[in-house]
Amino acid sequence: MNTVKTVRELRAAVARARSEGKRIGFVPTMGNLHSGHIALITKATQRVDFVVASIFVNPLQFGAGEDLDKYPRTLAADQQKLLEAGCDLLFAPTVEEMYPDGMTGQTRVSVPQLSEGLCGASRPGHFEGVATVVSKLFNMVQPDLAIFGQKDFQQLAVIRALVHDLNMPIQIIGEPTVRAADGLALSSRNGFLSEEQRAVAPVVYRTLSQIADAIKQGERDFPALINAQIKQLEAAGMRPDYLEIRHALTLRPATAEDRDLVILVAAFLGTTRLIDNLHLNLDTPA
Ligand SMILES: Nc1ncnc2c1ncn2[C@@H]1O[C@H](COP(=O)(O)OP(=O)(O)OP(=O)(O)O)[C@@H](O)[C@H]1O
Ligand SMILES: CC(C)(CO)[C@@H](O)C(=O)[O-]
Ligand code: BAL
Repeated sequence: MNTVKTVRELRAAVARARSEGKRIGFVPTMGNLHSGHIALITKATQRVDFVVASIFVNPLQFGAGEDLDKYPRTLAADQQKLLEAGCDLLFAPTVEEMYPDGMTGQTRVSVPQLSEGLCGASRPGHFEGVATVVSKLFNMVQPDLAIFGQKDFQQLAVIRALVHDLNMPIQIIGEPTVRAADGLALSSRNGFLSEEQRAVAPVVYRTLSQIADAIKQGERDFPALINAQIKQLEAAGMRPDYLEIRHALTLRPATAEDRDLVILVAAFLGTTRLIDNLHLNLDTPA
């Protein structure tokens, strides 16, 4: 597996693969890779002939006071994992390579409606930063398909919308969330948790599962359900940012009549913000 750091080298390597008739798949990441990321690479190797991954901690999607500076950077270990997973090319640019003229005057891509609320409400500008960098990366790599995790459910919806609205000929694939045995969604930010916090963290997925079970059993008083579960998160020592039931396709607040639902949560454990979600389609047999 080759690692390239410039757009020029990236384009040359992808052009070589294209000239050999290969289909290109792309997995963008921020690095510090775990089994959730590797599942996306494995999926890509099954679908295309040439897999490109990127590692770039994108300053444009971090707000003031967020964890940009302390976000884990583990390039050597990541390269080894990508190699073992069958990745063909890693693009690991610097901030200067991605934003040579700085970020202030950078053209932005914004996806209205889907970017509002949930993580968009607590992280203003976050999805504009994500949509902008993903658009730039898509233009650099020009893949046939790109793979994202369903763990970042709102992000996946935003990216599907931007590809549709900007007529990008890229198939977007969403892959299921990879979890630890106790249910905690794998995330690079789990590494920030102390041993005691790590023991508490599975309450996030338990909360989602209990809400889903109650809905499956016919509960439709969503506000009451949410309020009870927020109390449970708080009792466990978490500080909930949001816990909501939304329509899975539009992300508008769910009504009692909706059948395709997603329960989404973001909650702080100390200073670490964890997100998770559970997709519940009442018309699909369990
Ligand atoms: N547990 C997981 N299962 C499946 N996909 C995942 C998982 N965690 C992250 N991904 C996906 O990997 C891609 C890169 O995500 P990212 O590098 O931000 O990892 P992360 O572990 O989610 O980090 P963070 O701590 O920032 O949430 C995204 O498409 C994301 O949805
Ligand atoms: C898609 C992404 C790589 C854009 O920086 C990031 O938001 C992530 O890792 O989910
Ligand atoms: N996985 C989402 C990237 C972020 O939290 O900035």
